[in-house]
Amino acid sequence: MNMPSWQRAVVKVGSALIAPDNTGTSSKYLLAIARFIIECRERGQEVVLVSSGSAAAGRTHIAYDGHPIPVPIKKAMAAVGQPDMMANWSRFFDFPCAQILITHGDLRDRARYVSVRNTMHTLLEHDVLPVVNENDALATDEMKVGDNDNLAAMIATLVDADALFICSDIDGLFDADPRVKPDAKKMPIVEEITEDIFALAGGTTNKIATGGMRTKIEAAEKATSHGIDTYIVNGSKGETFELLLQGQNPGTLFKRQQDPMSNKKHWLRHTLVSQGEVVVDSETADAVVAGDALTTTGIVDVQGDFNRGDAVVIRNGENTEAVAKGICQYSSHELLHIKGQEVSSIAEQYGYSPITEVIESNDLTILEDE
Ligand SMILES: Nc1ncnc2c1ncn2[C@@H]1O[C@H](COP(=O)(O)OP(=O)(O)O)[C@@H](O)[C@H]1O
Ligand SMILES: N[C@@H](CCC(=O)OP(=O)(O)O)C(=O)O
Repeated sequence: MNMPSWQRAVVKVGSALIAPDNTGTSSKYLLAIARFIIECRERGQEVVLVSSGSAAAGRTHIAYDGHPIPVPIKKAMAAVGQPDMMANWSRFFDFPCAQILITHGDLRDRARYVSVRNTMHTLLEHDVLPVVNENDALATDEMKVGDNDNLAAMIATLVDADALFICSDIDGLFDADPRVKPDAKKMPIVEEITEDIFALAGGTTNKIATGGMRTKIEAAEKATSHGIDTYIVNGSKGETFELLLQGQNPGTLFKRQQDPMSNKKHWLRHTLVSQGEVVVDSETADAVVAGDALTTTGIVDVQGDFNRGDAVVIRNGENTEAVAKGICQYSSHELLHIKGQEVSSIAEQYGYSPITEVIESNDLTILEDE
């Protein structure tokens, strides 16, 4: 089957391909992937690499045989293995590679997100290959993405890619985990990502990998909703990249949605983590869904403890549906005082004119199918 053409792609490479024998980094599979990247660049296409493997590479320096690996040990492995992983890639290329280490904390803060975005665009303009990984050595549970499949989808959105290639050690998405059910069948195309598709995914059997198939489907959901065709391909087979270069689909293609979200709406929906809830009446919920900003009058309750500038979910108090998510201009404490009131009465009571909009329409994304 011929695949859609693309101009800018993110290529994600999992730990199993970087350190296949559990003895540090290896060129075994990377050579074919590196050739693919070089050939794409020669054709004028742009590539960003999201590479796992720092912890897998670090295992040769920090010995630990138990499972699961304790978090401080895994972080130390990642810190010592990251330069090995970078060196293992850069030896294949005549052009420079840039290391970008990032956490979810960098992506959910709009100013830092825009800053990383500008850096990535500048690197691409200068023909540098960005090599991205999560900053595992310092990421805490609260600030990490947690797996590089989702990270790759966030990066694909950030750089406005039109394709995402997730290179793993399996031929694509099967109707069951083929390592558990050997007669499982590969699905060449997924038109729409539904709960049934998620139900096919199992975890990973690789001790140093993170996500398994579920995080790859989550990544595909994020990317396709931004208009990015997403592939899961087997990076351990040289023919995979020959087929990709011939414009054929060697794995599973998750087709991009036809009406993609804008970059900011996508960021609001898929990157920002909600810190609380603003409960509104039905009329206000309908108005927000129709595109209005959220004002104080329709707010009936405030839940959670959030600051100005945090993301919150707007919930319809009558049918309990989450209708939208957005950036709140008030803290939860302030909102508890002014909820349900007209702006003019707030001005009278408190002696100042408050910001009229609690959440601006430009800072809102609708959650119609959640
Ligand atoms: N439905 C499925 N189809 C294909 N692979 C699956 C499925 N469910 C679980 N898996 C497992 O997911 C693994 C790939 O995920 P993972 O080990 O995290 O790889 P990576 O290191 O490339 O991210 C496969 O080796 C396979 O055992
Ligand atoms: N950031 C981690 C990899 C996390 C991850 O998602 O791993 P994998 O499932 O192999 O893609 C590392 O470099 O070790």
